[in-house]
Amino acid sequence: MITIAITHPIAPSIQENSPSCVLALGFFDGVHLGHQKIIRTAKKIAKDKGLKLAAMTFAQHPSSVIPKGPTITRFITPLSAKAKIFEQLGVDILYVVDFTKELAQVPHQQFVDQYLCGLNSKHVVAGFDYKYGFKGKGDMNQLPVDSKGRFGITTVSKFEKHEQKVSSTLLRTLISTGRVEEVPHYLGKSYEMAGKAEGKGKTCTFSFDPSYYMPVPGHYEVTVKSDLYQAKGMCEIKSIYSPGELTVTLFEDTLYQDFENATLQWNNFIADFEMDILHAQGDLRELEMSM
Ligand SMILES: Cc1cc2nc3c(=O)[nH]c(=O)nc-3n(C[C@H](O)[C@H](O)[C@H](O)COP(=O)(O)O)c2cc1C
Ligand SMILES: Nc1ncnc2c1ncn2[C@@H]1O[C@H](COP(=O)(O)OP(=O)(O)OP(=O)(O)O)[C@@H](O)[C@H]1O
Repeated sequence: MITIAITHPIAPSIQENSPSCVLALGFFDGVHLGHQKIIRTAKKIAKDKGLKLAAMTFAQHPSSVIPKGPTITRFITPLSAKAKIFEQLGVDILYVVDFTKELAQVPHQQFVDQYLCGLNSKHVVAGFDYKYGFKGKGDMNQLPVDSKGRFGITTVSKFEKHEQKVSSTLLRTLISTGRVEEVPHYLGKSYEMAGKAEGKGKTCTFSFDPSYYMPVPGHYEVTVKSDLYQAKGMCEIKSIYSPGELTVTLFEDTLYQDFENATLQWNNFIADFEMDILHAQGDLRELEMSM
């Protein structure tokens, strides 16, 4: 997969060198099951038409420029993690557009002309609620008008689970309320952070991109993973922590070396770690007494 960074106004050299493609549109934070439906739909169309599969995302979340609702500066999948998942899903070209104030003011027709047609899209795939153009005036009803027949359009219907739209917002809510064990229902896997695992024995220091979305402070059962290693442990998120660094206390295993490419997987919130430990120790004491 090649990644092409674009800042408005888009350079003619990028447009001239863009291969014909099927283009999937969105921000795609998390690349959750709804996002995967977009990418898989676009991939099948690209295969049927013999075209490249491209995805367009933004380097910054639109909320950082558009003054409405909360500003999103932490991510379920920071760009490098998002790109890795796109590559695994078979995306050939990833367009990463700077979402600047200038871009936000581009009218919907101009965005279609310069970015969708400009990047040689022969077919565009987006979900039912995708919006584009100044004031979000462009939507999936407007796109056929703005396309002027220059490319095909597929609108993907809402993917729901438990009667609610699978969304990055829903996932952020689950993570920020400690309900990490529910994440796999909507993400398709546990919430994970890519980073580095260092340490010896039972204590592991995990360092990661501080733009990852942090779970609510508390104790969590986590798994430290690398190609050749996997161990469960407890990770406490304090209310004040050094960004991009967490300590994991391994349960049974020990860390015998550093792992440059490791993953911290969030399994579940330990409601009351102290009580759980006392219970566990209490059980052990009872067991010893009975022996
Ligand atoms: C080129 C471009 C310009 C945009 N300008 C705006 C804008 O001015 N105001 C706005 O609310 N959304 C704008 N959007 C849409 C945002 O990307 C985003 O989809 C919208 O804010 C709705 O966010 P939501 O999906 O979280 O509801 C623009 C999108 C693009 C691609
Ligand atoms: N559950 C879903 N079903 C179908 N399409 C979806 C779903 N969620 C997102 N999409 C589509 O995926 C693309 C990426 O959208 P976006 O990045 O805004 O995801 P989102 O989950 O809606 O994010 P947020 O919750 O932050 O608004 C868009 O085309 C959007 O319409």
